[in-house]
Amino acid sequence: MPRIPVLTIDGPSGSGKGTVSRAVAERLGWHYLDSGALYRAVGLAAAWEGIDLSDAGAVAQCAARTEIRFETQGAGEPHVIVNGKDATRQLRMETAGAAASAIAAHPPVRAALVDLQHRFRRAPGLVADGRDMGTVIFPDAPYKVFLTASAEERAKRRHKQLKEKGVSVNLDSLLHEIAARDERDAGRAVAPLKPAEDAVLLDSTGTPITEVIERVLSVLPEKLRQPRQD
Ligand SMILES: Nc1ncnc2c1ncn2[C@@H]1O[C@H](COP(=O)(O)OP(=O)(O)OP(=O)(O)O)[C@@H](O)[C@H]1O
Ligand SMILES: Nc1ccn([C@H]2C[C@H](O)[C@@H](COP(=O)(O)O)O2)c(=O)n1
Repeated sequence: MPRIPVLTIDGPSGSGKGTVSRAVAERLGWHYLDSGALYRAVGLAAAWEGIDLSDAGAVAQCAARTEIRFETQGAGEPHVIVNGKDATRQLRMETAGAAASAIAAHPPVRAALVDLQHRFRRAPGLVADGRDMGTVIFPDAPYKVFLTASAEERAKRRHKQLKEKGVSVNLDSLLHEIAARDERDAGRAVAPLKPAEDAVLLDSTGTPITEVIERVLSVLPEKLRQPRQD
């Protein structure tokens, strides 16, 4: 029996994975996995419990007992409910991204999240965004994209995004944080950020989101791109 199709979109922070993946999933009528939100949620839950984020075993146990739910509430990003609390806003902060990046380097934490990620693979298909979707979690995915953009452009995008949410941050410090996160995510021993050998590489620097979405859709065969009739 043919396996449920998966489109993986990996790439560094701010490359547009989330925005593009959500739009593509909506166009196709497929499910969507924001794997970064899982790592962010575990980092937050561990911090709530006062766990030392460098303690791999304690964070992995926390990952196993943390309940994470995605809730669609109208248009826009789905809300992320962590142990019953709506943590959406907190999870989007750069501090949550840095904590997620730190705990994501622990092999037992990654192992604790594998089954949960596999369970998102449901008919008619899945768009999965993260760092290791095409290399480790869904290596058999038939469609893979690695989305990048220059660090400067990603920092500007994040700056604009946070400003729109009423969060004031310094552009230089954002650029610093993004570069540090890139280095940690790409430099770790387990499931580092890197393109799968069979991924299509897309650089979105200077390219409008609408065009990036079309380029990603063009990786799929024509028959899958047809709007669903049901
Ligand atoms: N091609 C683009 N041109 C301009 N802005 C973009 C583009 N792609 C994404 N953005 C904007 O950049 C910001 C970050 O995008 P997004 O959250 O999708 O990135 P991400 O790769 O998922 O980041 P993270 O890994 O940190 O979750 C958003 O405000 C989004 O609207
Ligand atoms: N598949 C994944 C997804 C995320 N991470 C880690 C590394 C990131 O810096 C952090 C936050 O992810 P984001 O929400 O920015 O996509 O989580 C990972 O290691 N593997």
